[in-house]
Amino acid sequence: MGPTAAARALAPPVYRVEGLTKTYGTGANAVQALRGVDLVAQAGAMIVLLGPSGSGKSTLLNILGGLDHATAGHAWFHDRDVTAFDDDALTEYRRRSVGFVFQFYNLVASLTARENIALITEISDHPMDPAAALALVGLETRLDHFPAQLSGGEQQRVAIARAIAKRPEVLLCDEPTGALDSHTGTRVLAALDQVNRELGTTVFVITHNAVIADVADEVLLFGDGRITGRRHNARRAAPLALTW
Ligand SMILES: Nc1ncnc2c1ncn2[C@@H]1O[C@H](COP(=O)(O)OP(=O)(O)OP(=O)(O)O)[C@@H](O)[C@H]1O
Repeated sequence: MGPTAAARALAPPVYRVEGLTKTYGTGANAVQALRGVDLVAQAGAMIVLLGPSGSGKSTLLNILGGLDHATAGHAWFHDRDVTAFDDDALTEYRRRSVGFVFQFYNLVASLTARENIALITEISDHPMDPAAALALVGLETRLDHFPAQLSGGEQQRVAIARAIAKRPEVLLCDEPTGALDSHTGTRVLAALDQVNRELGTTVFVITHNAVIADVADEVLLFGDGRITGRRHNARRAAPLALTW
């Protein structure tokens, strides 16, 4: 089981972000994607980012995940400033510490669910068994199915299993439900909820699916490159109960 809410509150933060700014382009073409973001993410928290298109949500996740560089400000992962990492440190950090889930699943069509995950676990230090990772997202009966034999929601759950099988400390999910209807999207969010509760992985998720707000520990509202509101769920809702 993951840490309780009380244990999480005492845990040191996994991220501390101060004055994070991102400007794309220069001069008349400059776009201010982030205008000074501050946040603290407790280890083991489920954090949801909500806000209109273009408000900076993806930019923040990309910088936290070491996929993009900040223009100014800091993002500490424990005591190390990700914004100061060189390319080698970024590669190492992404490989060891961060799992990514995107809108599109990017599974290898010629490999089964289990084999897609084994691709990652073969190059990890302390991986989960691919079958255990798939069981965690409710796909224990789909181990030997190919992506084309799985629904969109099932494929996304394979992508989640792949992302967590290397046991990353954080899981960054950019619109994982974007291509799915709301019922299927809710199942995908239930898989993320399960991962967060069982493994204690710190999860950030961008989604427009309404059920997420109750499942999260914290909801961050974005507007025009800033966090414009925060809601903390002191008593997080019970796990999303589902038959997969
Ligand atoms: N590589 C880039 N070059 C130039 N501008 C960019 C780039 N990436 C993002 N932007 C701009 O930065 C702003 C923030 O974009 P971002 O993708 O972070 O928003 P978002 O809140 O995730 O939006 P969405 O919900 O549509 O994905 C937008 O105005 C976007 O057009």
